[in-house]
Amino acid sequence: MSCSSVELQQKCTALTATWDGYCSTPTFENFVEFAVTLNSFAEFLIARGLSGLHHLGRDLEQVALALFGDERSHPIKPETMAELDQKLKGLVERVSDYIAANSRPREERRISTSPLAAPSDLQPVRQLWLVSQNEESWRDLIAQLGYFGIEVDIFRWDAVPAESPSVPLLLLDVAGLLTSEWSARIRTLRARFDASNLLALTVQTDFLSLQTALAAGCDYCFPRGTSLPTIVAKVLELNDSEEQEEYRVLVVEDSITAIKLIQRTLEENGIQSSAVSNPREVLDALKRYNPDLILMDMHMPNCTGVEAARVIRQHPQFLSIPIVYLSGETDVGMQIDALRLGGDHFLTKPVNPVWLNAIVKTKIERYRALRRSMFHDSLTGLLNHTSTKRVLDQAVSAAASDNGVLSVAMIDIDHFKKVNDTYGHPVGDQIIRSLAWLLKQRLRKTDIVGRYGGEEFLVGLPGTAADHAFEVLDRIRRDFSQIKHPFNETWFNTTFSSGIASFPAIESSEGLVKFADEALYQAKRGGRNRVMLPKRNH
Ligand SMILES: Nc1nc2c(ncn2[C@@H]2O[C@H](COP(=O)(O)OP(=O)(O)OP(=O)(O)O)[C@@H](O)[C@H]2O)c(=O)[nH]1
Repeated sequence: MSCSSVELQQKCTALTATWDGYCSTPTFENFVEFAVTLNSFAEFLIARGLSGLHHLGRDLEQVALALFGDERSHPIKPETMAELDQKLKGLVERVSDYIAANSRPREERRISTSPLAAPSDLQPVRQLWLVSQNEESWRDLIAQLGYFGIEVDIFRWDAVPAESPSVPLLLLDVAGLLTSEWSARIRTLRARFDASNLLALTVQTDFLSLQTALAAGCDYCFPRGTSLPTIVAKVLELNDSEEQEEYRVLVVEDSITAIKLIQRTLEENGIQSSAVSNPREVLDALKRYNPDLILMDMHMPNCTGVEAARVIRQHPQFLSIPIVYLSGETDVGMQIDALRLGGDHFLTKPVNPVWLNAIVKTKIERYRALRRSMFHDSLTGLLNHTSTKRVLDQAVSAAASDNGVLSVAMIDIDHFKKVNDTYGHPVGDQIIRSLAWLLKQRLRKTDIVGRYGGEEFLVGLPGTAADHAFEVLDRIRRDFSQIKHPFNETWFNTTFSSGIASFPAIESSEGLVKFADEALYQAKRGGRNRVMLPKRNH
């Protein structure tokens, strides 16, 4: 993940400005302003992957939230103010150090590269550091990551470079070190690597060791004995830096002042919003704006929030969209009724902005997860069969309207029944996952990658002619055949076969799938572990 220094500096300046505002006029309103900006800053840090800075920001946020109170709690005591000021200065200083360290050219910040890594020439290589006293014991992990296009630089604990280039991920093997030793070293690295995920390896499995590693600043721990595929899976997951679409909220509220206040809070937290003041316009607004959540005033002229929610729930496409009510109402019986009639949460006005942000975000995350599970395959996270077909249809239409090209590849793992029979179904699942990761790692964000059936995948490559598609798929095939899948104390390899068909030689998405499937069976008949590009398809 990347973060522009300008954006980071702006956010940090905004934070200090709201704190200065509170220090000069210590009212409750000014404290709310500061807390909202701080909350938004902490979320910005985590969204940009600035894990180390986020640890500091979150600490400060916890202190500030505990002091929230109400009008009577402000001004806070001078000594508490001094303590908060100190923490804020510490954070600002770290942000400045980070900006200074990252304003140098990227090349200058790179240190060294391990000869063990196997970089891919198909996409930009990603990098991580492994810090260990025993490089040899990680040979297999390094090789596996290499097949997925991830380069590993290895250092002994006493030889970690003094310079801090932007490494997104550090794997820290604590084996052979005393707890006091590794926890101190991790703490030092945490202070240096603000934008990196720190993952501890070979931590003892007891509560205290895990707690110590997390408290020292690790984002994740792999207890001793964690299997290689589990570590690879986590690293790949953290590397998958898919940009999230901004959250979208529809505000249904008759008071223009309330709308302005709510929209301002949402905007400060990076949430887009649109508002309607007449509840009778809500259905049109839902279709036009397609929000992730509705914030619904309870009392509006001509229609209550509950009535509007009931109308919305009559439409199947809006059955699961979260509805959060806003009301001055504190009557618990009434709130429960409102929830029963199609609402998800109740916020009492005046709404605490930090609370509003937290509720909105958690509800949207759940809603998005639900929608993801409808369109994606649960084993691999790839598009499921139905979504793959839909997205391929759209890609073929786009290619037709642009006079473009597009290639489709069907991929099927070879002798998969035998793999399941020999090593067991869970190992078979792991192989399906490895191929899914490899495809995701090696292909562009604009390519289509779907799980089409059990051990069958569909890949769509917009703007790619058949010959180029063949080169891409054949490279992936060779690399997949090199991956060592662990089983007990040994390893085994698997292969896949693939067939390609291309647009415009074949004009419909059904035709492309059919011809790619035929080519796939030619590849199987021809001996497997090959990609077929029949002449008549391009
Ligand atoms: N582990 C696992 N196995 C699956 C999954 N889906 C399908 N399979 C298995 O995949 C195997 C597919 O076998 P076949 O279609 O006979 O083909 P094959 O053994 O791969 O042989 P060729 O395709 O001819 O190389 C079957 O045994 C299925 O049970 C899954 O999600 N997980």
